[in-house]
Amino acid sequence: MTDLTDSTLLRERCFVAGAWIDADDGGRSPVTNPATGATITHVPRCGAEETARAIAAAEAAFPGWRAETAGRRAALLRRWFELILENREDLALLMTLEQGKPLAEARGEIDYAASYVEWFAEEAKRLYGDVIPSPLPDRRIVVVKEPVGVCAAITPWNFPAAMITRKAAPALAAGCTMIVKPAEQTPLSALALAALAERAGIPPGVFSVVTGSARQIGAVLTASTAVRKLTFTGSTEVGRLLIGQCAGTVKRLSMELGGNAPFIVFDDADLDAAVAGALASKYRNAGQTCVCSNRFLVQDGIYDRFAARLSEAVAAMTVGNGLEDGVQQGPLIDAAALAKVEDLVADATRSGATVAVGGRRHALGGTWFEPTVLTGVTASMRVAVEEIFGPVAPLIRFTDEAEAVRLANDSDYGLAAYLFTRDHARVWRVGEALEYGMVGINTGLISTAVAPFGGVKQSGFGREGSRYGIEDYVEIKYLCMGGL
Ligand SMILES: NC(=O)C1=CN([C@@H]2O[C@H](COP(=O)(O)OP(=O)(O)OC[C@H]3O[C@@H](n4cnc5c(N)ncnc54)[C@H](OP(=O)(O)O)[C@@H]3O)[C@@H](O)[C@H]2O)C=CC1
Ligand SMILES: O=C(O)CCCC(=O)O
Repeated sequence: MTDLTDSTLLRERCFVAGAWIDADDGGRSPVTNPATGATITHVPRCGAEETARAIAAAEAAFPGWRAETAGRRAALLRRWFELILENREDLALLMTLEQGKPLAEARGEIDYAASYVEWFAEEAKRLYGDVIPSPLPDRRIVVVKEPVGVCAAITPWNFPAAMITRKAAPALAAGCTMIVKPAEQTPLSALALAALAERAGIPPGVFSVVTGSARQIGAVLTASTAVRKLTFTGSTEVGRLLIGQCAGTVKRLSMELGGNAPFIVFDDADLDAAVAGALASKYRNAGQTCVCSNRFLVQDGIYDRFAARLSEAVAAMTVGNGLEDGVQQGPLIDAAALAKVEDLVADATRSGATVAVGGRRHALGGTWFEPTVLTGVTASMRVAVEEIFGPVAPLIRFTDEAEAVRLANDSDYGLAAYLFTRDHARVWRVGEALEYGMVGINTGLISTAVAPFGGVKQSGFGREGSRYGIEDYVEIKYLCMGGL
């Protein structure tokens, strides 16, 4: 880890109540580099007691933080944003080491993570209320927005920095305090962000990071009456469990869960743009993104040309350790992820799909899987139904627009969808018919801090980013002013 310019960004303790702590019982968990299998370091394996203290600190810090002016909160967030960018290289290096994504993508994620902090530092100053025309002459009806209170965030390993800032920045901007439990695989990015939040002057208890047992920490966060909101990004399975656990205390919830994004290519699409969009959407982060295209619906007339061009581009991708120059795809996060991807490809080929390119574990060994294109896939194969979370593009053939829309909507998920066509009327028809929270039209990249990110159906609820994102962290209070 000597490669870090600022070695103090490698934190091996949790950040609770403004202090860097070990687990009460001294327990520690290893953090592993998925590219080498080597242990990078260890972090505390905290449980119920440490989590309870983080909640108490967040509760104690809340009155002071909400009482700060929006301008003051904005200034502190702005400083956090600047520090994230000033330490971009170190943060990206830590991310590649613990997560495996190529360094260029890790740098991109740090910029993306910082952009949420910048955006919500600005939005902090625009949390307007409302005055509603009164039906009675002696009354005034006023609406104010107040912070929800203490918030908890449980975040995944695929975007170890951005999934934290897009929750923490709107929460802090609105005047809430927050406790984050990062994924077991990627605590170092979270702890480095906490170190920079401390450096920015964000007061003790306002932002804490607790690493350790998901089950124990989650149980305390969800059962606590002091925690007023839980925001989660991760699998639908765990999301469902957490929704159930929060029922007892009737918490506010934001759930950003799994996806099964259709990528629809119509006969009249610009083939170059569709292939470029497919590469960007499918192979980003080795396919480990909830908005990655999961199934390609390709119309008869363009199917063979699209398959050939995509396969050619995919065959040319450079796979390797994300720290090496020019690498476009790193390893999968762990052995379980590799086994799942391998199983889905095997199931598809057994059911009649053909491997156009890739299809196997990579010769590098470890948890690398070859960038893959499958042709002859049908909508009922598991690879088209389940979230792949790997670098596999299954190509399904369709005949007309109605069939494309039917296939696209035939899913329990509803996060992102993509469509490629030159027909403007079809853009509107299909864009409106898709039961998804986000639709990319002639583009494979939709993520930006200024747009609302989120899904429908079993992909969850709530929106992150944009001017809507801060609304998830405020309560609306109605003041009825009588006696005038
Ligand atoms: N929507 C998305 O962005 C993501 C989707 N996924 C999907 O989920 C699949 C499995 O990935 P996985 O990492 O297991 O995702 P999980 O949903 O299990 O993990 C996401 C977060 O939830 C935490 N968590 C897990 N179980 C509990 C629990 N009982 N109580 C509280 N917190 C809990 C994890 O902690 P810990 O790491 O300590 O277990 C992690 O911080 C992927 O293959 C993919 O299909 C995964 C990640 C992100
Ligand atoms: O997989 C996720 O949940 C992270 C989405 C990354 C993005 O914002 O594009």
